[in-house]
Amino acid sequence: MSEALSTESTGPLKVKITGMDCGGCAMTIEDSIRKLEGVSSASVSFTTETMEVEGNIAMDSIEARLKELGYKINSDKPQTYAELPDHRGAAGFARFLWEQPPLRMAVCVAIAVILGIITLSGMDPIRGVEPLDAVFAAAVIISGAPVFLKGFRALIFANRITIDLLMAIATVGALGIGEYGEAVTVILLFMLGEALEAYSAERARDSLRSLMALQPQEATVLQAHSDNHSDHKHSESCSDNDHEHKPSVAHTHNHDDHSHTAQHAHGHNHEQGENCSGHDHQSHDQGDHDHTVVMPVDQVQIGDRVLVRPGQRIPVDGVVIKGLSSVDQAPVTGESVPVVKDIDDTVMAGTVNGEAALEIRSTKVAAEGTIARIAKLVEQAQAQRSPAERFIDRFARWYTPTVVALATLVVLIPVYGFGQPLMTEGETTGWLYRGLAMLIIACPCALVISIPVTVVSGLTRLANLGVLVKGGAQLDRMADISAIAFDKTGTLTYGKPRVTNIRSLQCSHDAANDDNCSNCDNVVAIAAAVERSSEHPVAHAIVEAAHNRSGVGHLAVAQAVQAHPGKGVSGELSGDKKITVGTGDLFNTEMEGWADIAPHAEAARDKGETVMYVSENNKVIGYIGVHDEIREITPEALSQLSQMNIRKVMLTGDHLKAANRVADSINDIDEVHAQLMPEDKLSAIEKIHTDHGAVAMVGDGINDAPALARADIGIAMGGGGTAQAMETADVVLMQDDLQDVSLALRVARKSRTIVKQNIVLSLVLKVLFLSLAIPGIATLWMAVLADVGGTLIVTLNGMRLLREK
Ligand SMILES: Nc1ncnc2c1ncn2[C@@H]1O[C@H](COP(=O)(O)OP(=O)(O)OP(=O)(O)O)[C@@H](O)[C@H]1O
Ligand SMILES: [Zn+2]
Repeated sequence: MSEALSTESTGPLKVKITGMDCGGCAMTIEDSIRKLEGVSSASVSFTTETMEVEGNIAMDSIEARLKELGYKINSDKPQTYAELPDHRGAAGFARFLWEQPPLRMAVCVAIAVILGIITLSGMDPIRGVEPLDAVFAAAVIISGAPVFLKGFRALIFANRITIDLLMAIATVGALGIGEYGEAVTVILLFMLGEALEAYSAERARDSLRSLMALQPQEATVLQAHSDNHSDHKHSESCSDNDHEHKPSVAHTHNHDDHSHTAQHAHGHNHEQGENCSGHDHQSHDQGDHDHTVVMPVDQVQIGDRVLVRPGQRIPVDGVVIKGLSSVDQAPVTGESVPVVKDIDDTVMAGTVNGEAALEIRSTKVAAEGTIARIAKLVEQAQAQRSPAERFIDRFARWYTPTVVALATLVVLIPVYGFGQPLMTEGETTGWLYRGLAMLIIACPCALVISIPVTVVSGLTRLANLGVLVKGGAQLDRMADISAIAFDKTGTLTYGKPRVTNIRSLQCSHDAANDDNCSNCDNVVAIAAAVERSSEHPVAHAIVEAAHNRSGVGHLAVAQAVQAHPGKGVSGELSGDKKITVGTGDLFNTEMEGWADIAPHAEAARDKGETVMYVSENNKVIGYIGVHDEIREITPEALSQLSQMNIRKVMLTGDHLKAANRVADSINDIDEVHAQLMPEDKLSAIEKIHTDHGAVAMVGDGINDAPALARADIGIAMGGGGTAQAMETADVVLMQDDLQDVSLALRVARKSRTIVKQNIVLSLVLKVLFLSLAIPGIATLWMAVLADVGGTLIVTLNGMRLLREK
């Protein structure tokens, strides 16, 4: 098929599947969907219950195949995330069992069986049938029916011998050879094991749901009456001027001669059945008249003004335009201390407003807001399989048929080759029985679940703590990290430099920071004129300093501004003055004024300032020194990494002196690379990689994006969750807390250890029971207990990560 013909194929189809209860189901679906015509790849995630299908295929055929296999497409809107079933603890597990019809049935059957044992044991056979055996057989049929059905469906429609089928054969076989009690035990324990697996996946999904539940469903939007309201005589009576408008209610609010409908972009209507009078115009700023309209959050547009009352959850990402209040960001970023939000500060949807009302201007529609992005990232992360996981999946695909073949041989060879008994005779266990036991041992459940349950628990826990990891592969790679490169500005430091020193060449005073020097005022004013067009943090500092100098009046705006990345900026002022601001690299030491200013600049640098020279028409006229404070947490965070034997490297575009100064006061930096251009940072990363092995890079995404991408693990300081940093990095630190770097590494290492433990444990159990089954020592119920027990231990072991601190 030529590429050109497949015009219908678009991006991968995403499907939500319900009805899976173990990792094996995911594999069956995957294999079977892959066999459909036109499908080029299919990947099913058991934990997220999602499937991605690529190729030229209609949704209908996928749905039909899923139905044949006994699964359903879940078309519920994600909105249902809002209702939160609590699945924590033993009670949560019980509730979970009760929610699924097959499991509920199994629970009932189990109770019936226990009652049966109590009441019927020792009863005489009725017409040759032990009453208890009859109960057992019925129990197997009733509770096992869904399992048997699933097994046969997979055999027919996916040509796969699944665990369900093996269990069906083993239990029916056990019934056949008269082992009724064992048959019941096997099927009920097996279902318990499956329930455990499904439960652990459900727990992982809960974390996603609780994230989505942070997203408020409604927002209170403020809408101004566009025409001059002062003209209106409000004759109606109204308790306050917040009219709560419900979108669905008919428009009953009529002002004298004009209809308001036209002004309401969202087609809502005033719900003013009551009488409104005396709109309290005094309480409005400049007499503007706002209506509050409660609307579904997905109808809030960018630029809308949203009112957030005290204690309310902020509905959309935005910028504060009115009010001052502290906001609790813990639900979204894990940051425990509330943050004060003032005008122009950004706020995130899902965070909780504190003591005062805030008016915000929406900057993102809900579907693209922080929460939606985080949820998407977490879901994608959970759905992704790590290489180790893929390996285990492949292993399981091979392991099960092999053991089944072995089981067949174990029955056939001794019986037909050596005249051994098929059925149990006295002390000798029949070979059929041994074969059936092996079928149960062929179940790879514990093995298949051992990695995902661990990885997903790790990812989930980290996400709760404000560390977003893009997937299992990244989590795994993080365990290998032996060196970490830190960007200086904005990572080790706050990235909010302040001007601490201004000096003009013609300056007579010798103390820096003299506010009353007109020559110095002039230097900073000229510099600010060019820096106004720059986005660099240093530029902001210079512009702010200019505004703060009493002698600087209105700032000019330079023309033809040109950025020199990693060096500075230049531009033209009033047509004939060429202005340059930046590091020494932009200047030539022969330049007029250089020799005079250089010693002063050097002295400033020795104090740890970052020095930028200012020149006008090829004449150095002064310099500006800025200082960027080291984050309070930096030393502690780095010493944690030292304890983990991690090499710490600083990368910066700043001057070596300033860099060393910072490194000295942090103490734990092993290596400093300064005066780097963005592309130098990339080669520095490569060098660290060759010298010291796997390297992570921590940066803010500003002028270090290539390095972040090149590092084995790119860790972005997410801050308010900037889209760009979130996309390029492997890990996003939602709360800019450097201690989260060591947290992430710790969880990664621990998860690696647990994965190893789990794999070893499940393999050892299998080998052990295989070697006990062949000589006829292991019974059916022991075999299934080993499998379920293994699944339980492996699951609990993995879920330990959910409590990691
Ligand atoms: N717009 C600018 N105006 C003045 N100087 C600038 C400007 N941009 C960069 N510089 C100078 O170039 C140096 C290097 O800049 P760069 O952006 O590469 O790194 P940095 O700000 O020091 O941060 P990092 O530590 O992240 O590398 C800065 O320290 C500053 O002195
Ligand atoms: Zn001065």
